[in-house]
Amino acid sequence: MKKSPTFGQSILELIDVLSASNALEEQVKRAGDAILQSLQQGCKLLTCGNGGSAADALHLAEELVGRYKMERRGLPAICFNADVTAITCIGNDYGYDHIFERQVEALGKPGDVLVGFTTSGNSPNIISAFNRAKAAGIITIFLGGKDGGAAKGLCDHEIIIPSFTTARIQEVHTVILHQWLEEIDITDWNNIKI
Ligand SMILES: O=C(CO)[C@@H](O)[C@H](O)[C@H](O)[C@H](O)COP(=O)(O)O
Ligand SMILES: [Zn+2]
Repeated sequence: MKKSPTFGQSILELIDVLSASNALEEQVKRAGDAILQSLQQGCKLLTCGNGGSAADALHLAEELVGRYKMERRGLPAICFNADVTAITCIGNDYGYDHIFERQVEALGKPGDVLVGFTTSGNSPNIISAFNRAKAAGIITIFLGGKDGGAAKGLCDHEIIIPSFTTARIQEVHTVILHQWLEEIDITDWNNIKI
């Protein structure tokens, strides 16, 4: 009979993945700086993901438009998996692989940043969004895991969590997006004209 991991085993696995992810500090910082710089220039953040990663993509965008910890102005971010009407139209008329790419085309501007969350690196709708963004002068950040999949080497920034467990990868992605918010929060947005 198959046995699921205990809570304690999952916690220990997460601790191991978190410790190994410490080696990604430089990549995390560089990607966070790219987001901060883009926002300071009056550009916006775009995010997308599937399944649990759709929730992560929503989480990151929400904390810019809404808030993280500190009082500051709302910042521009759009999560492409939030708009059910766009997703169902594009999915129905062009196919699921295009649901994010089309929104990049419609809403993205040069200088914006696209963060694509895909634990496998193999979701075709994220790959096509990255390709469209690159062609449009949008900075691309790949938040991935496992062996990086098809997205490996495609983006301006890539952060590949050293784990083959989807859930653990997603959990570390949450730590990273909160880390990015730390820098964004302490920026003095009142003196930046956006
Ligand atoms: O949340 C989970 C697993 O933790 C699932 O919903 C998972 O996100 C889905 O299977 C996704 O379709 C996986 O896509 P991806 O991370 O490989 O791009
Ligand atoms: Zn999940």
